[in-house]
Amino acid sequence: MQQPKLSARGISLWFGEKQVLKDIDIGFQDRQITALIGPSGCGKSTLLRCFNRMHDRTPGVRLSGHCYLDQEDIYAKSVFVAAIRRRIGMVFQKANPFAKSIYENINYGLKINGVQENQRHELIVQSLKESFLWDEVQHELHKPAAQLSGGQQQRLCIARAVALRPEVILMDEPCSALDPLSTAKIEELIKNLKADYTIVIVTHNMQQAQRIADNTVFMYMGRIIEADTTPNIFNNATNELTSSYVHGKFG
Ligand SMILES: Nc1ncnc2c1ncn2[C@@H]1O[C@H](COP(=O)(O)OP(=O)(O)OP(=O)(O)O)[C@@H](O)[C@H]1O
Repeated sequence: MQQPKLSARGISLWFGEKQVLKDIDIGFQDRQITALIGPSGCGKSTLLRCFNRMHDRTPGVRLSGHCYLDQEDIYAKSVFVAAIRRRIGMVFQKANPFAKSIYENINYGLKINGVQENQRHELIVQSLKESFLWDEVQHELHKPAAQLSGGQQQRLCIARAVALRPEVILMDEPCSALDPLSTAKIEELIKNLKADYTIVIVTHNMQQAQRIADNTVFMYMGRIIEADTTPNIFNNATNELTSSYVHGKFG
């Protein structure tokens, strides 16, 4: 098998005294979509956040083990957090556009990441197209992003991540606040993005995992119980807990 694009090796994490991740070993393949599933509180978001160092500033956090992007240790002393976040983008549960125009929402990230002014316009247009938003907003790019619908705001946040040309996109329940139609659009978009990016998505929606993910990882109480192709996890799980969870016997 190919070397994973992104991996965790022996990751354990504590919030104060409480251990939330327990010796996590997992690899995510390049240009594939992997869903992280498991009951509430099992550590999915915490794991996702390890990959772009979102816990760095949280008081009382202790982390052991390693995370790698290709062969590079994400937590090495020589690594700049901003550089890692440029290569590993993140989209959150609730769309969080800046209080700026649609255009500026994307322009701002490009600017602070040092992208030259003459390259920015092209990247903004392209990322809006890649995020299936261009057709809806091309004539109102200077409208406040807050005036977009929830689904459009989430696509804008994806455009903002994509504009920086990351290698990996982490998504933490990106559709949980959206209606079925907006969810369908985002799912279509995620499947499309797979051609260029490695995607890891936390979801509570079992149908969604089956619709979009190549691979699925089942977590329970801070551990990975099973990781396999999505059809195997849903139809042929080797672990009893996985099978019970995906068939809705507990949640
Ligand atoms: N900043 C924090 N400080 C202390 N405990 C935390 C913090 N963030 C998360 N936790 C705890 O870590 C555990 C794992 O939380 P996490 O959000 O990773 O779970 P999850 O599987 O993503 O849950 P959900 O599906 O409900 O979002 C929970 O018990 C949670 O209360």
